Amino acid sequence: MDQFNKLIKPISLPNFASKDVFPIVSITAAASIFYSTYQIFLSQKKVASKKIPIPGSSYPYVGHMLSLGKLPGKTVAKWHEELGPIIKLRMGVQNWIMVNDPILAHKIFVVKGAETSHRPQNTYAHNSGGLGEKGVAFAQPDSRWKENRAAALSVLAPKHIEKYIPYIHKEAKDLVTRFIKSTEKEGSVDPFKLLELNSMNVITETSFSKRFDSVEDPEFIKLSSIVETTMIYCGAEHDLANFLPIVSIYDYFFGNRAEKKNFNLNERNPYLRRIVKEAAYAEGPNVIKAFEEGGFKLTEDELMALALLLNEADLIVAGTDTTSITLAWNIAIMCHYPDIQRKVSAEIDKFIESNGRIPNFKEREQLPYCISVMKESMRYKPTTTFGLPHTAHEDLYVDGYIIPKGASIISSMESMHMNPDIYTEPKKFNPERFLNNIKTMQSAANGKIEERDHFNFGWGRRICPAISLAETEIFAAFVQIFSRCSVEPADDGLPDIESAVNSGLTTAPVRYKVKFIKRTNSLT
Ligand code: HEM
Repeated sequence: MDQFNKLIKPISLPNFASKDVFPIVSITAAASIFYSTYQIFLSQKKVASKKIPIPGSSYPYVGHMLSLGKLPGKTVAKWHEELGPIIKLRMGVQNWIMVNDPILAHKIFVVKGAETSHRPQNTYAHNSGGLGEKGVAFAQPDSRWKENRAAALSVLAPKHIEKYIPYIHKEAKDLVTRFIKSTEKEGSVDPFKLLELNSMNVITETSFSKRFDSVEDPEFIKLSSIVETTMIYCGAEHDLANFLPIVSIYDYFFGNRAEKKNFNLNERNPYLRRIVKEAAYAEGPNVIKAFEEGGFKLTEDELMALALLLNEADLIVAGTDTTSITLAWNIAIMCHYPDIQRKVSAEIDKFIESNGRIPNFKEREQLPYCISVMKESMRYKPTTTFGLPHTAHEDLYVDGYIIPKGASIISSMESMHMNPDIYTEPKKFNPERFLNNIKTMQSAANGKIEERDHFNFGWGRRICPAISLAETEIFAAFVQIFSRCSVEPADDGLPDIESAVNSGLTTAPVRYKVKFIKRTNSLT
């Protein structure tokens, strides 16, 4: 009260004594406190004023499961065009909330990150020794997940990735030598398996100091099959019991659970345990050693789960992987644009002329056009169909919509990257759109929403922890290809970039062949 009196004392009001002023000021202060509290209350009011539209084609029990078609990304993009930035699908007993507006997605996944960083239950990852709760990608965000994610973020941080740049560049060099040799021998080449070998080697080299010489190497075939099977088991087809509970009875009686358990216990886990142990004693830096050196005390199972997740680049569905699918799209698109290829090669040549060697990732800013092409290629053909789903931990009120507790919240990647409010003339492949945003994808993804380049790496607390590794790998392969080759159509025509193959989590190009023709004017 004394303080209050001190405050009003200097106010000179000729007609009132300060004791008379006191009640007036008190009432005014109370009114303004009440008003501002009411305004705050109004702005946070838990009222759903807008209904999330539901597309029409839903059936009893299964809901929209049968309506998504062969390319769910395209079907959902069409529904967004008709119904707006947020739509609700019924997938058996689950609700899926699909979002194609990055600003709204940012509000949901980043601003409300504490409530939206859970993952839906996954039958395989969370049962039969699936290790889901022990790693990062499928675990719920509890204290153990925080430690594991911190460990993954630490060993995959840009400063750690720098250590691996020489390996990554060597793998890229070998990749392009294989492309050229296969083209010379066979006339053209299907790049998918060789891209998978490249990504696998980058991961196994950086994680376990281990690499494979060729796609025929029996150990490469074994690991490739382990990650392929794991990802197939994690995919929606093997997760039907979570959508349609009756399927769990079928799984039980037809031995599907036993088959998965057997695979984990007898095939996958012993192999992973062995390479994790070998990595601890291998020469040179690797991620397993970095965990120990960084003071992260992980159990053998946790190391194994992380090792498996760190292999996510290879894991994502059916033997292909996020990084190699990204490169497969890039090569297919570039084959359609010889003029863009020439500009890219000229920019790399200019660097080689003044430095006497090929650029590495740290020098990327000297190649603004190349960086823009890599970003535009990921925008034009996103790697995953729907990223990885998050779930709402409680009822969520955003922009007048209510997202019910337990719903899966999903970014509609294709639709988001073709959103005309964000990208002008989105259907045009136009690298120039990124010339004024060439910062690393890692910093764009973790920066302000207005400055994001694309949304392929997901959101908030669950954002991909390996962006730096992925973009270093993409960069290395890209500069190797276009410093040494031109990519030309095979005799049966250009790669089909209008269609796509839904590989569960990823959207891959239809298998194609191209020619990697050695440039006669190459400076390398
Ligand atoms: C172009 C390449 C890649 C793309 C497009 C990609 C994309 C994604 C996306 C969309 C997510 C989910 C983010 C979210 O939930 O919002 C994710 C998570 C994750 N990614 Fe990647 N990824 C790539 C490469 C990699 C690589 C090379 C690794 C490992 C070495 C990796 C490891 C992980 C892990 C461990 C998670 C789970 C994070 C968590 O749940 O907290 N990714 N990635």
